[in-house]
Amino acid sequence: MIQTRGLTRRFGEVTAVDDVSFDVPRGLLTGFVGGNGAGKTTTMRMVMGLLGIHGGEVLWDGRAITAADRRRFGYMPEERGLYPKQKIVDQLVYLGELSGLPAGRARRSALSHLERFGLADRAGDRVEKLSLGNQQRVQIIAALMNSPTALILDEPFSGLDPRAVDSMVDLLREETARDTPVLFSSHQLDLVEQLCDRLVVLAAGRVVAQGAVEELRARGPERLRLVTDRDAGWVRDLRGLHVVDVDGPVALLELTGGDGDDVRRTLLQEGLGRGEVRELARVTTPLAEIYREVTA
Ligand SMILES: Nc1ncnc2c1ncn2[C@@H]1O[C@H](COP(=O)(O)OP(=O)(O)OP(=O)(O)O)[C@@H](O)[C@H]1O
Repeated sequence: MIQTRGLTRRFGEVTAVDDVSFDVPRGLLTGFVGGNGAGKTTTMRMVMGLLGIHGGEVLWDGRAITAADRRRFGYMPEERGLYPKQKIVDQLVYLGELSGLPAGRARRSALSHLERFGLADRAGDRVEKLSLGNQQRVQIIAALMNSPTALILDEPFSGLDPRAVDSMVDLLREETARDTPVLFSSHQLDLVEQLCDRLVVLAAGRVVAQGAVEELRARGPERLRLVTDRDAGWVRDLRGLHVVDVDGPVALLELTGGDGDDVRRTLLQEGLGRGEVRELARVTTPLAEIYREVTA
């Protein structure tokens, strides 16, 4: 498990990362979300030892992390650092060797990953001949070359087409199934929602929420969807409810307090008193909504 404890980093007057503590457990996909400038990249760079730490520490399996531990990590930086003029396979072999693989194994690993990402026939091309999305795939392969013990991926999905997103998703799932801790940042909340076991939300350099997605959902109010056969505007007059939206016969509501059973019963009775109730069901709060609440 990777843990950060009180991680802090300043740039001049700005505290970009402020007392940040979170866990990236083994075998789980941890999503790292936050607006532009929230401090995700800075945090990841400190985890990887690429940026000096001004306060706090990074732990690996409960002890202070070492350079040797970090060499076994797979890291995909935000700035994609490939050499445009070099052949793709040579570049991957070089990066594999840098992370400690013998040349032969590095080549085999590069070729099998290129195959998997549909780039086997491009192995001999120069990087600059690839589209940006395909360069991104090569960058991902570079992070996976030496069977990493942990993965730290900065925006791995940006620029990928839907097929490449699927390959990436499969791959991350395989890595977590092998007990690898995976931390990845993303602005694509829909994807994070589908994928993540856990979430760390950063705002202005601080952790504002973390935990299992379900756990974060459970902290918010319960949401109900009511579908009737006529205009549902009358729900605005009921107590114990916040009306998120009414669109003709469909209302989206939040329980705001009191006895939830009572409120649901009243809602149903009031609805039936006016006509037909076609649906009254609990609905899941979208992650985007939770995100807005915790970062507000
Ligand atoms: N090398 C640097 N020098 C000065 N300020 C920096 C430097 N790197 C980051 N910052 C500042 O630190 C803050 C956090 O930036 P960071 O890149 O970590 O955020 P982020 O969450 O990764 O943002 P994004 O989602 O836009 O990539 C920002 O205010 C940024 O301007």
